[in-house]
Amino acid sequence: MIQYIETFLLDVPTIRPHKLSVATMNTQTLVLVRVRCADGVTGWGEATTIGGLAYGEESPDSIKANIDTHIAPLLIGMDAAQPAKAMAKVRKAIQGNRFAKCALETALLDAHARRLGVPLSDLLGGRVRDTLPVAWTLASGDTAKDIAEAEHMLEIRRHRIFKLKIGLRSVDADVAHVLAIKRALGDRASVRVDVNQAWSEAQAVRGIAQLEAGGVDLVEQPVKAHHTAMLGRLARRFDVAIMADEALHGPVDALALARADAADVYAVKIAQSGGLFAALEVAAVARLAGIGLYGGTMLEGGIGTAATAHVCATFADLEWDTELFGPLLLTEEVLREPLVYRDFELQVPTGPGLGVDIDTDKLRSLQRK
Ligand SMILES: O=C(O)C[C@H]1C=CC(=O)O1
Ligand SMILES: [Mn+2]
Repeated sequence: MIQYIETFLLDVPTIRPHKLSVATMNTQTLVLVRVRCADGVTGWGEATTIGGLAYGEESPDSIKANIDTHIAPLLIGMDAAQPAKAMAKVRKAIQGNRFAKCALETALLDAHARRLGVPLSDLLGGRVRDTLPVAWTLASGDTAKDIAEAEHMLEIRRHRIFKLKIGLRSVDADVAHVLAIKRALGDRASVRVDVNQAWSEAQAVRGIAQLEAGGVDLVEQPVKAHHTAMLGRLARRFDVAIMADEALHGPVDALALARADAADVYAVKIAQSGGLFAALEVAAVARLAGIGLYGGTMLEGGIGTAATAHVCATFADLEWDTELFGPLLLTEEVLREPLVYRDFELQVPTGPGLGVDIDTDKLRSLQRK
């Protein structure tokens, strides 16, 4: 039986300012959920988002309040061994709130997989891979610093895929920044950009043409999330892969974007999708429509990152790899044993449930008072 549900906000400084077109992050607020069951089993989930309300319509504070006040009470007393039934009740009673739903579903699945003594990926059909290539985001805002950071990542064999955050400066300044980095790294790395919706169509046409000619491999969400037809025009106009990120809020969007032939690649994010099974549905639509897959992040800590890793481990084709580096952007580790990044890949945890444990002393020390 589901006995207690607790939520925690943890303010964790980042290792350096992380500059996106919508926000500069100096701190990340982790939103964690703990579900305790009457049989003594505990499960964890995460509902971390980016930039307060700058990136999405759920803030850390609203997620916490909505779980505490409206969603947790629906679940108390339900059978903890039936996560799908519990989540069906939540989905019937609660509109929206994808991040909160994802965190609760993750915690219920973590607990149930622990109860069964299997990795969470087994509850999703089982894994086809045990490691995932991981991109790093260069977002210091400074070209020389970004090149030095990329060289360091190549040297220590942690990342050889780099995503650059652009859209804050003029198109020409951004393109010059990206192409200087691409020239410095050459064929040793894949260089991709994320515009986070900042460009108009005219700016996108001008920017993408130059990025494509300069050897950039992928352009993520160049225009506003709701401009589906515009995204499709760009995807058809250019050879370089165009990825949908903010345009994708779950399976219904995945289907609409596929019908509109609007993107070459989908960033699959568990929280943006509204849960782990919803993320699998996004991936299923992509597979059926011939759209490539990429494992995305909301810069979660170890819980959300591990959960996404379990999902991505079930994908037979993961053509565009992942960006599951969230914990590495933070100055403090909240897991007892950190996730293992080795030879450019994340090792998908193999223990029961998510295969990671929260360090409760760390949790208390970082918890917002
Ligand atoms: O993809 C996003 O828009 C959000 C996030 C993912 C990596 C990163 O640096 O920011
Ligand atoms: Mn993005």
